[in-house]
Amino acid sequence: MLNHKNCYVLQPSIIRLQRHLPRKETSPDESQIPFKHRSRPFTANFRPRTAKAKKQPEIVGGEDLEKSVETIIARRRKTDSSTTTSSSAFSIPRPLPPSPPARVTTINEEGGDSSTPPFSPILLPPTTTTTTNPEIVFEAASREISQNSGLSPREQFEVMLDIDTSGQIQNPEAPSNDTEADVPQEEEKIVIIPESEREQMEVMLDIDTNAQVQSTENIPSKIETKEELKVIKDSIHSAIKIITPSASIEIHEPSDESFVEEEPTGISSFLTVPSEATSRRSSEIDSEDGRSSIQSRLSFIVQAKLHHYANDLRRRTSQVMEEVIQMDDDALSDDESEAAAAGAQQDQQASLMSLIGFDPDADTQTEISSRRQCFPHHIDPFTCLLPLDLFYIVAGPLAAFRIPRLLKIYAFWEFFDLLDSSFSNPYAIRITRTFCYMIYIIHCNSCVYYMLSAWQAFGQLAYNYKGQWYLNKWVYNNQGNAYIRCFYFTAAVATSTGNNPPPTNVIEFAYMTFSWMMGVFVFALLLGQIRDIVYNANKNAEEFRATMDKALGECKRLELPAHVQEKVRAWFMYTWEQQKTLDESKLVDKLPLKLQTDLALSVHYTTLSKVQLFQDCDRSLLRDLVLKLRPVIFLPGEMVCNKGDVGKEMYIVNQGVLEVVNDEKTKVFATLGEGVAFGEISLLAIGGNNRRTANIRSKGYSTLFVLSKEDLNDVIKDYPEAQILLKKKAKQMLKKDKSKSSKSRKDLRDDLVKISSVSAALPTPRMLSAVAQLLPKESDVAKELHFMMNKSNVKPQRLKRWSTIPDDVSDISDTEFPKQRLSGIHKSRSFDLGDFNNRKNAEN
Ligand SMILES: Nc1ncnc2c1ncn2[C@@H]1O[C@@H]2COP(=O)(O)O[C@H]2[C@H]1O
Repeated sequence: MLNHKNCYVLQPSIIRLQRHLPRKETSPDESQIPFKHRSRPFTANFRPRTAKAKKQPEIVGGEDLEKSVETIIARRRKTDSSTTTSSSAFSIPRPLPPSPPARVTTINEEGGDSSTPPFSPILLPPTTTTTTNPEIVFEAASREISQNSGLSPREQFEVMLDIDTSGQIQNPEAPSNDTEADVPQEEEKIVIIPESEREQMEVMLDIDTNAQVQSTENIPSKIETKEELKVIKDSIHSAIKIITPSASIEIHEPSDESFVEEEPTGISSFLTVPSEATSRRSSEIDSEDGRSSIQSRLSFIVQAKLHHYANDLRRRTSQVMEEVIQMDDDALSDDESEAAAAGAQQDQQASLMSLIGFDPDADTQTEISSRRQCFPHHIDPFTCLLPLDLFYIVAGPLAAFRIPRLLKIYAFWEFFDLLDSSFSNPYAIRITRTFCYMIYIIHCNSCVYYMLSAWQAFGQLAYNYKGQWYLNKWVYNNQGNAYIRCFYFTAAVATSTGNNPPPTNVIEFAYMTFSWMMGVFVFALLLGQIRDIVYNANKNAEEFRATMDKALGECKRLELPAHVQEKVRAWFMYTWEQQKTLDESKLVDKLPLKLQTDLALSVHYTTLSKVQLFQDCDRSLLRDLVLKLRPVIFLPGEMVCNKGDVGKEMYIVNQGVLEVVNDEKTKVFATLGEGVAFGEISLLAIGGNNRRTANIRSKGYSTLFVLSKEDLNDVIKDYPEAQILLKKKAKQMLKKDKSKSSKSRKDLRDDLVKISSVSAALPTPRMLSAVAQLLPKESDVAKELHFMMNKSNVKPQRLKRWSTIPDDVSDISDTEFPKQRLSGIHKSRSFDLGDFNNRKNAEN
């Protein structure tokens, strides 16, 4: 912060010298004059130490100065020996034994001129003196300078005094002295320094305190934040520490309230100099208490300096703040450019997320955007409603006071935009808006007509035409409702309907011409717009009807069966009902791909999210897939796929119900509802088979999404995990189906066993029972018959006729079934007869 380039050093010798110099009597008036404006007999042109080596222009002769130096040394010796303080105008002062040598360093502000005081005087901490007797040092130094330095006598003199007299001599106010006799005078001039201690201090610090004080009065600084105050305060404290511990500066911290006050707090309001310091004048400077006087002067100077310092700090702080803000803006713009790249994605994500219900802020965002739509964001709506009407009281009713209401035109447009996007049929809204334009134009024109009529006199103006006097019928005759009459007149003129009264003068002719032109161009445009809107409203329906008629006409021409023609008609009707267009994809193919995806996702996501096959798949896979889906409509009873066909597509049920039926289409094995995917088994060739494994039929009208094999492969090739997952799921489904079907086979086998099981309790043939009854009971045959008949009444015994069929039979359609059955029956019968013979033999 500090510029050390212009570092001026004032050696302690000069300070000590000044202390012992006689003071010049200063007139009281002069002490009031700002120092820089006073005649300054001594301007200590302190130069950097490096400048000492530089050869200065010799103005005083070398030998003269040599003598002067010798004189000074001699006088000094003399003074020392007599141990008295010299009272002459010029004397070498004794160094102050007790006071530690101090070094005054003045740092100039960069670019500062002579009128501008140096930036900040900083007294460096006292340095320790290594030599105990300064006189010896002084003499040794003098000798050394005169013998070995090689400097001219004048320069030697300057070095001893540690000043640069060249500036002094160049001073136009100081008379130049070139002669030997003048040397002492010159010396005297050199040592004539400002009389007051204040001025001495000023010289020492190379500043002008009066100027400083004046400059501090002009400090326009404001402390606006507490942080700013803290920075300044800390800087001041550190500066005070550097300058002098004894400088009494009070820093009053403003209360917190001062920051909220409207009156800005200036630096000077909290940085105050003790009152005694400020009140003291030059008369007090000569007080005996020199130390305290110097301190107070120092405080004064320091205060002034600190004001300057604080001001500068503030300036720099605000600069830094501006830079930071600029940097923030830059960073923001960078971020914006980065965000722009991801913008589409962001927007898309937002909309996508909101559509699929993952974005909790979606509702809020929609609300905000709709609010923005309601109110024009660039015009404060309250500006339009400024109560300028109150000026009517003063100036009477003037239309000009209502002009701000025109600003509400944005609200009009945005209102209609909102309606346009809200209504399913926006055509009516658009027509209304166009109609509003027309009415507004007529309204404005009727106002002009009224003004012209009022200006010419309402229907009272008579005019002479070809020597005859007529009453002006063009102007409004001031009868009836003025607004309605004028509006009617204007509307009639603009649309050229009605019998318009002829204009009678130039103004009226101009008005009529303008109105007709407006009618021709503006109204023609507006009416044309309405025609377009109406045409577009029916355009889709007309196109659709034309296509359907064409298709049905072709069917008739080809003499297709009636039921086929009916199917075609039904398809057209259902498609129109569902989509209001023949080709949905046509509506969106002009949109960017991302937007298309968004749209498709928003429409189909509900269905897709239900598809079990895609349940655990990557979300981006769904995004890719969704664009490949094609909606297809199936009519009631229509077959979607047949068993054994080659599978080229898979389907997702969007709407409707489908059935898995047997080959005869008589039995329904399963029904498939919304969100069910099918046809993947053959598509993914699960089990190495690309044939359909079932017949699928549409129960009623149904809408399916079709995904071709190429599209699916195209998408999942980028998602190997999904590929594995899909196959796994399809296999699981197939396995489940197999297990289901094997269970049903087992049931079927049981049924068959049940059906084919032959009971031993065969019903006794009627003939046999009749014979048994006719035969005498005691006869053997009768007994045998009765035995047989009673046996049939016991619990039926199941024959193990199916024992030849293995339990794990997989094929129930056994062709040997009838043979086995017969042999089984035969076997069981033979068994029964054998048993009978054995028992008969035993009885015998
Ligand atoms: N019992 C069933 N329940 C549900 N879907 C089935 C059943 N059997 C077959 N499918 C599906 O019907 C589809 C017919 O074609 P795919 O063989 O390609 O894939 C088949 C399965 O997705």
